[in-house]
Amino acid sequence: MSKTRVGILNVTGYAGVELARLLAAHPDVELTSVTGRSTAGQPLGQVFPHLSALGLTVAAEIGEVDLVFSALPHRESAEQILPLLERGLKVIDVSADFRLKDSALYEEWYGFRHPAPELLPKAIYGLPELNRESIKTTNLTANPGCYPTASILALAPALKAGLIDGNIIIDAKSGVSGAGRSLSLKSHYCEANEDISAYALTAHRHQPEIFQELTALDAKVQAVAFTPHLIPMKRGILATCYAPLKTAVSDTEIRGIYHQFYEQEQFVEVTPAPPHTRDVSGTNMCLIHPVIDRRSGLLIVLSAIDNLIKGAAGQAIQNMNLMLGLPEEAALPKLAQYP
Ligand SMILES: NC(=O)C1=CN([C@@H]2O[C@H](COP(=O)(O)OP(=O)(O)OC[C@H]3O[C@@H](n4cnc5c(N)ncnc54)[C@H](OP(=O)(O)O)[C@@H]3O)[C@@H](O)[C@H]2O)C=CC1
Ligand SMILES: CC(=O)N[C@@H](CCC(=O)OP(=O)(O)O)C(=O)O
Repeated sequence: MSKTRVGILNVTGYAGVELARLLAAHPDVELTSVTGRSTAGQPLGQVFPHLSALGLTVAAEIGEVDLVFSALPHRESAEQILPLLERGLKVIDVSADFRLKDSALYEEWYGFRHPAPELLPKAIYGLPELNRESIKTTNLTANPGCYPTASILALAPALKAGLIDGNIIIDAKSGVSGAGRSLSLKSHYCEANEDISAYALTAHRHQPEIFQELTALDAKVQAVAFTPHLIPMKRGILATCYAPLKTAVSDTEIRGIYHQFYEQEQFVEVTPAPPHTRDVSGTNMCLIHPVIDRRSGLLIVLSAIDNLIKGAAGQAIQNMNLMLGLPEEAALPKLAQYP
């Protein structure tokens, strides 16, 4: 049987190059076309020597494929995806362009009018643990943001169980690859190394995305305060989420609720000890550790992912596997290297 042909728009970013690496080991699909802007025309192996065995050349436009991943920056992504959807291709957008359901909210946070607002309610938010059945039948999956993936998975079991009453606080830290591969002062070695800083205070575009998905789990969610931090490591996100409890719950009860919620999941593990980002590095896992702080009455949940895998390329492949009816775990690493 011939393999499904897949392509990557913008293979030269961090999400794109990780997609290519993981897809190269996929038993049921073949990566046949990759695009790039400044590298168009060059052998892929010249841009990324570790991918030379794929024998691909970076093209300016995507070739004949059945499914496309877009790892373009937002705005550019929607513009390049629309004609591909019209051609009948299945699309997984790793950018933020199809995540928000409300076009006015999109315009407010992304600063321009969405080119296809009618598609926003139809695109499926690609968090398999919550939307698996809808992902299986869609042609357009909006791959979640990295911080939202860690945060939503951390809070979903408690919200679904109706345990939370009050404002939620998410304090999250990301490695520098989250800022992308394009050069910027923020990710300059001398600026980022030996430093930790909060950014986009009260104004990060993942806040409305997280709020949208948390209210879908529990319509009574009040407000979400989200503060991201940049820390000097290459990859990984640790989200520490604080939520006030409606009524007292014990540590044993909360662990039971979380274990039950995720017991069928291959890529979410409720851990007996607080997870480190190194425990998920290079894997598609999300490790979650809930505890009750009896003094404050807060539920505290730690959640660790690799921003480039479960937060981007790996989750996109998990979504592809569902959209193509393939084993959900195909080509997705579960165990991190240690140390
Ligand atoms: N990094 C992460 O952890 C995550 C990223 N995402 C999303 O995935 C997408 C890709 O992110 P990431 O891999 O970090 O991106 P990068 O910043 O690493 O991408 C850099 C590459 O993008 C190309 N590029 C930049 N602007 C354009 C443009 N307007 N048109 C075409 N190519 C362009 C550059 O090409 P050139 O060489 O020509 O300059 C460069 O090769 C983004 O939408 C991002 O928001 C989602 C979740 C996590
Ligand atoms: C450390 C860092 O800068 N992280 C990025 C993560 C954004 C991202 O990649 O997600 P989107 O797909 O939603 O753009 C940021 O805060 O903008």
